[in-house]
Amino acid sequence: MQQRVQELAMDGQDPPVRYIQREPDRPIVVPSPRSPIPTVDLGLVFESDGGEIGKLKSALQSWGLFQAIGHGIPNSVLDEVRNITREFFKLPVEEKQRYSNVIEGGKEPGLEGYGTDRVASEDQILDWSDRLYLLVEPENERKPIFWPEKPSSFRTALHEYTTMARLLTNNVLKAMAKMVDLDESYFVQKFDQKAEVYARFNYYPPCSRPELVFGLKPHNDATVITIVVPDEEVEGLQVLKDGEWVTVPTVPHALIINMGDFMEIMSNGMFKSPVHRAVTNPAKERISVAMFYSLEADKVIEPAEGLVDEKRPRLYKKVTRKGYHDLFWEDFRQGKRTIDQIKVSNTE
Ligand SMILES: O=C(O)CCC(=O)C(=O)O
Ligand SMILES: [Fe+2]
Repeated sequence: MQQRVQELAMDGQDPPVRYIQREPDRPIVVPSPRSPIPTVDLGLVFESDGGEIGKLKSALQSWGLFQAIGHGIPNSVLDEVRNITREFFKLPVEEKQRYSNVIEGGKEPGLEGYGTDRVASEDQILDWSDRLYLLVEPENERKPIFWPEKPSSFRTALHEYTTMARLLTNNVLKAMAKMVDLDESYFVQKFDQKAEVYARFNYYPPCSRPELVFGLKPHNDATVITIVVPDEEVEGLQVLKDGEWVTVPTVPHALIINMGDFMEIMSNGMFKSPVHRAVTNPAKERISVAMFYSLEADKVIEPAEGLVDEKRPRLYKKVTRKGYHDLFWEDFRQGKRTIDQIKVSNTE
């Protein structure tokens, strides 16, 4: 079994060689200045406040990521999500292993369950984090064997948060469709009965040499939209903006919302899917919970007709969700951006 990073971190030794990034790729750990990452009050957006809608639009066009306040999910619910995450990772390793992503008899880890970075090749550099990955929608496809029974509130807390996060997502997607003059339900209707939503609980132990490793290597999300419950205290998420890595600051009660590649394609490049990564620190552990809103496997993803015209030609080819995922995992290992592969070239 691949050793859990949590166990490696316990003895405080330098990270093993498999975790150490090549020199040009290493995270430069200079504390970023407080960045101007936009904070948007979604309560105002949902009340059709023109100024706040403008702010959201510009955030999505330039960053593809924003801090959401006024989102309507009570802080007690977010605290409970953070609490079950911490309690789960605090359990003895044998208890966590009951939910391992390697099923008895199998060799390769599956997608769902408790595990580490997916090891795809001998020379892959590994991320300094452990995860628990669970399908939360469609509800009838949840696999209870992977859902922790400890802490005892885990399942109800995740279910409650899933329900609230879905409402929020639909409201955000409706506001986004309206702001670019599409039918309000344009994005929401892409999610049908079989659309897949995954929750990923990320655990980043402290690392004695944070300048050598990534908690999570640079990537884009293969989603429509992603909602992250961040650690309320410890920073670590960074987003690439105009060639610079900007640290996402902690904002009380905020959720971090970022666009995924499917949204960039559907919006014909209007809304950006940002490259982002997580870094670690020597003193404190960090957690986050990402909710990934993906689509049904056979769903066709393509630019909305209403967003293609002479001034704004079609930027991306048609692709199925499954076709995109097949490319995505291969590219993720190689550090390439999948979305570049489906760009319409000038000669087409
Ligand atoms: O840890 C974070 O803040 C972000 C995690 C993330 O980007 C992901 O799970 O895809
Ligand atoms: Fe991500």
